[in-house]
Amino acid sequence: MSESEIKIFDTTLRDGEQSPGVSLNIEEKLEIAHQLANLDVDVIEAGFPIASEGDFEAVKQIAKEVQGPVIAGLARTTKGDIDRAWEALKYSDKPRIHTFIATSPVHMEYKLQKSPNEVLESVTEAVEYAKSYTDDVEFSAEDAFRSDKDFLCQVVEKAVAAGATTVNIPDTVGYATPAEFGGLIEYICNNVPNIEETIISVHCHNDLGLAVANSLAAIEKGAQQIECAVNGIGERAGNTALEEVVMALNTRCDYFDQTPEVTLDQIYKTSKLVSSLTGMSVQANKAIVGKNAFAHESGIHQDGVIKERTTYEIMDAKTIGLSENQIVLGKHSGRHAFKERLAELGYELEGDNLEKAFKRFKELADRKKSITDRDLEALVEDELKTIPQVYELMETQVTSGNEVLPTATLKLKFDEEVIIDSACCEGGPIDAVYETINRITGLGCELESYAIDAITSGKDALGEVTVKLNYNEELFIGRGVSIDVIEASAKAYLNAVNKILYKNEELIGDKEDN
Ligand SMILES: CC(=O)SCCNC(=O)CCNC(=O)[C@H](O)C(C)(C)COP(=O)(O)OP(=O)(O)OC[C@H]1O[C@@H](n2cnc3c(N)ncnc32)[C@H](O)[C@@H]1OP(=O)(O)O
Ligand SMILES: CC(C)C(=O)C(=O)O
Ligand SMILES: [Mg+2]
Repeated sequence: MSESEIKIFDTTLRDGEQSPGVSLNIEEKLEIAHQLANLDVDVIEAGFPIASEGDFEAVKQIAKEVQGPVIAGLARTTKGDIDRAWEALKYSDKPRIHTFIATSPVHMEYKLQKSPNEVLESVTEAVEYAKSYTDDVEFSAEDAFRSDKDFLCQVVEKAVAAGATTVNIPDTVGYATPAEFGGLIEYICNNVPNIEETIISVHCHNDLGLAVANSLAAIEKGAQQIECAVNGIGERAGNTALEEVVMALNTRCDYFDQTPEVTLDQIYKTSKLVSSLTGMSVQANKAIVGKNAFAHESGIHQDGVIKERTTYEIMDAKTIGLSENQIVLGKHSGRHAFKERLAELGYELEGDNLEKAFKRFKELADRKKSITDRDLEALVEDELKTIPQVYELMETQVTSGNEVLPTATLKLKFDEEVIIDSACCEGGPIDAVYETINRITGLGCELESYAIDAITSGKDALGEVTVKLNYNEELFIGRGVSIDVIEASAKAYLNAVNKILYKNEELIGDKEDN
């Protein structure tokens, strides 16, 4: 089999739209169909024309407008369905009628209420009837995997004899395991005498999470077309995910030796479009197109990827149309990634400054889920301050409540000394903090203004407090950043106090003498 023989049959607009809760209008379907053509899929199953006026119109418009791929429409084995499908498809220069009937005992007996012989007859009739409209006819044996193998082989043989150019073997309810499904395809190849005259297709559902694995197993045993949907959407747990099966065949072409001719760098864009128009969001850890698929959070991985991408990436994010992989800074990150991100933001930190900033980053990351660039800037700007940290905040503890007099206890570092003190204040917990700092420093400064700003978003946003202190009729501005408002307030006040001490060095000596 040559490299181009794996066909990608996209059913996002038909089976994908069968996802509970999804309904696309004609414009949305057209937009997706154009994008699927950009992706270069071989077949677009545009809908089920008998299902509704809207579905009919969408298939018709897609058949008229979308060039490149074959345009398919689904039809039961009834003449009415096939006529309606053709009415919509006839505008395409590559139309395919896709007709189907179930072949498993349970479907034939209870749903169709037809005998196996009646089903066999309708296969021949429907395929021949569809052939009267177009050369390109696909036949599907719905619930093929749960069908009797030998009966299934008879059905396939009849479909091929009637002119089906593609015969599809669905695992309609996602019941197969890979070895079994591959085995079924092998069995069909070995037991249907005219099988060489058609293309074998597979259509796997994901009820046990095995749709992609089953499709790949089928490819190994002779299937040449995979039916799939973008983001794996579809009936119940969905269909084979297009992006997964395509990237598996592509990334492991050393193993499969066959790759579909899909324009890989359109994958991400297509996934985004489908998720936004269907409203079905993609889970973060979804293979290929999930938000985390090319993101690294742990320090050892980040270090590896920075030094050589392939240490932890088997695919390049650019291949699927993403601009780059992502180094996500969080509590598992290390110095290499931290330093690299700071450099990207324009901060060249080395030695002690880097160590201090890294320590603060880890403290912040322990308390905050994700660290944004703005968090880093705030953190580093604070760290780069040239004002000596005469007083450094070590710990804060505050009690407050409607029946309690607000009380603050602070532990500060002054030179090598650790000072603990507390104060209470009716004005509130922040006033109590400031009163405590005044008691420790002995500076008679007054708070002129206090402002707080959330500088990053979300529940765990960093707060930035700015204070103005009046000392001997001179104003000193202090800034403090933390996820904790009390801590940010204490830091801001101490920052202004340190500025006062920087300007009035003699006060430090006085304090040491005491
Ligand atoms: C595995 C799959 O994904 S198959 C595709 C599933 N997709 C859909 O069903 C979406 C679109 N479907 C629809 O809009 C509607 O079901 C329609 C328009 C197709 C049919 O609607 P209704 O005529 O009201 O029938 P309803 O859906 O209730 O029942 C299905 C009928 O089709 C019959 N049927 C089911 N599959 C086939 C088939 N492949 N060939 C012939 N008849 C079939 C059923 O036995 C049942 O017949 P009955 O009315 O004689 O009992
Ligand atoms: C109509 C067929 C191909 C189908 O969707 C299925 O069997 O799952
Ligand atoms: Mg299906």
